Amino acid sequence: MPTTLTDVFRGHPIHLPHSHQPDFTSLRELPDSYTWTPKDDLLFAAAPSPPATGENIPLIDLNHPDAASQIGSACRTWGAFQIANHGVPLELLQGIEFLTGSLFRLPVKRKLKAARSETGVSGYGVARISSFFNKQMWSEGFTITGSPLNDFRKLWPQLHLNYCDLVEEYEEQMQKLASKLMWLALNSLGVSEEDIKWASVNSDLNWAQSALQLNHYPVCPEPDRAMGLAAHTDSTLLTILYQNNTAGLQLFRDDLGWVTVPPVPGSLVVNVGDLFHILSNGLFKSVLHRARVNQTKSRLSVAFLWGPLSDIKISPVPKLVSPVESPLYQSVTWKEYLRTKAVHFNKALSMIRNHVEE
Ligand SMILES: C=C1C[C@]23C[C@@]1(O)CC[C@H]2[C@@]12CCC[C@@](C)(C(=O)O1)[C@H]2[C@@H]3C(=O)O
Ligand SMILES: O=C(O)CCC(=O)C(=O)O
Ligand SMILES: [Fe+2]
Repeated sequence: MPTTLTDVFRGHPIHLPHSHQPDFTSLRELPDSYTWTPKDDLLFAAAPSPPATGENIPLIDLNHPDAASQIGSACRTWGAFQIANHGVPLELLQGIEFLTGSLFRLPVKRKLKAARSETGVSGYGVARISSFFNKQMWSEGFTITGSPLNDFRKLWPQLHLNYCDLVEEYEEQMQKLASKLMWLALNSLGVSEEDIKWASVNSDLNWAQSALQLNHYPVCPEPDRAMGLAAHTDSTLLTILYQNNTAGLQLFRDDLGWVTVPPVPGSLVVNVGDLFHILSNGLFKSVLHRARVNQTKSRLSVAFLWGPLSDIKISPVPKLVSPVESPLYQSVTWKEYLRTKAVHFNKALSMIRNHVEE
């Protein structure tokens, strides 16, 4: 039987201090354990991009006849873009935002009833990447893989069925959109369905799987010294992020520093993950990103993390490999890659990189 994301960390427990999750609303000062300096994260204080550069992540209209080449170009230069006219109903986006807000407004004691276990993927807790840092992040999260029924029943004894339907509908819409975006990006490189057999469009997407990550960044007394979610890349093919109307997401560009992604109501942020970087033989950039917090408005985000079934081998598309452009990466399944990432974190990509003899 093919393994799913639920099994990924079974043999690989990650020790996370969920039970120390504070009641953020009660903290008037930033505790020491939440105070970040460049020692805790080399890029913590890297220069923010000056607004005067005018360089901004592209906002792409999916109805534009040139959308494929705009997406391809954004994947190469930014590893990310925003999309408008994506076809996901506004009520569904509002619905998922409402669900996320209601979840995080529950008392800590209730949320901990659905706490993520050390060997599990789903449930409430601190960010999985917390184990790589000495300092705590100013956020809380809830991860959904498979059916959220059991967890939702513990959180909302009355309303859980409605919320399960909402998540199912959201995942269905995101899955269709993610596949459309992947093919638009690949088409821009001249790659078509014949080139990637496992990812056929006409397969009801039965080769793909996903996780939904709900994030909450509470109002913070000293935002400049705190970190919402530390710099990381996603392990996915693509991630589609809904953010509420509060800024906080930042992308790193070597030439610009940290660039804030402004919230555009109704639009979605898309970012290239490590597996798409591998598939494109390094042409698409797996973008380093993080979330900052602020003093006046709490922030919510919902990340749809999308990739292939755990046992599908991902390797650079042969068409993008030539005697000059040899395959940059070894082939890897999502499951193998998540395990490599669970050990080596931001060095995972370099661990599977082929070293070409000069
Ligand atoms: C499918 C997954 C991707 C993810 C690990 C996970 O098993 C479920 C949560 C995902 C997430 C969300 C926040 C950032 C991230 C790096 C993390 O720690 O958990 C990603 C993981 C990833 O993309 O590698
Ligand atoms: O909250 C955000 O803007 C970023 C979230 C994120 O990067 C993630 O969940 O992987
Ligand atoms: Fe992310």
